[in-house]
Amino acid sequence: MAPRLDVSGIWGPVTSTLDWCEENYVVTPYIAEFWNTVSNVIMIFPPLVCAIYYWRKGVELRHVLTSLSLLAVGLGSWMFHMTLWYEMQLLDELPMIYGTCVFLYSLHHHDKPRKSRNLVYLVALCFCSVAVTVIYLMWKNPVFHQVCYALLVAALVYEAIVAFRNYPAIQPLVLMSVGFYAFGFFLWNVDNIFCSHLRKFRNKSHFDTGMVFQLHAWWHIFTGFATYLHVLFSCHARLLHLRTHCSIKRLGGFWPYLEIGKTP
Ligand SMILES: CCCCCCCC/C=C\CCCCCCCC(=O)N[C@@H](CO)[C@H](O)/C=C/CCCCCCCCCCCCC
Ligand SMILES: [Ca+2]
Ligand SMILES: [Zn+2]
Repeated sequence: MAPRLDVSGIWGPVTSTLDWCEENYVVTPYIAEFWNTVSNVIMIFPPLVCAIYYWRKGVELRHVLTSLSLLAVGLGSWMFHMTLWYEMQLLDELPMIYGTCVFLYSLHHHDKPRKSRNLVYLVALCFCSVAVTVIYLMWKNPVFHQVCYALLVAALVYEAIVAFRNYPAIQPLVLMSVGFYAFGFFLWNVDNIFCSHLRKFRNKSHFDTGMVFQLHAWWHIFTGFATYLHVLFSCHARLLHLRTHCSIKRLGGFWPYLEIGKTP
């Protein structure tokens, strides 16, 4: 089989500061990184359905916003991998920072009285979001974004541990979420470090390996699912605190969701 190298497509030259290991425009001229693009569905449909469900059930706005934050990352990431434009890269990476701030605020508040606000925490998170945005717009170094994001995720894992100590019922989802996230991060590193080997292997293969060895796409799947679980357990902890009847159910015995009773 002829080596499948990057080719050009309808979105023109790559202007992003990152170009992932997946070969560009080899599946279709309309999508730069095909598998990295379509794998974003996990960050689009489940949070969309979840946001509508939370809204209809009348849960606090911040939980609807956690769902919508994941949806925003999914849409931005779709646009970025489809075009490999710098502007779309920002649409992918900046919502990761904002979304994690929304998650932090929401989880930090799981045991606070209804309608209470922590203005200091809110201002600190807004300041953090604005500071990262301004610095990243001036200093276009992706490692800066990655370090800031990793620090926010570490803070979120800490908040999750505090929450499951208060409400042990959410422990299984917290552990699953952290486990899936860590495995996704492992694949993200393998994809970056061993890219040339993965490309050689995919090109030498006698059959079309499809998405199987597109590890950035698998990073989307694992972290997208881990973040969806986060959206569930964050709301679950809050509803347990508010003594609203709710429990984790599995659609078709597989897909987890939070079944919410009547809000008191
Ligand atoms: C309890 C754990 C739950 C964690 C939830 C984290 C909240 C995340 C907020 C938004 C969802 C993001 C989902 C991932 C989207 C990925 C999109 C993407 O691929 N973006 C790239 C561009 O395509 C971007 O450049 C990628 C940056 C990746 C940076 C990785 C940095 C390190 C992350 C550190 C993870 C620590 C692992 C610790 C284990 C829990
Ligand atoms: Ca690529
Ligand atoms: Zn990506």
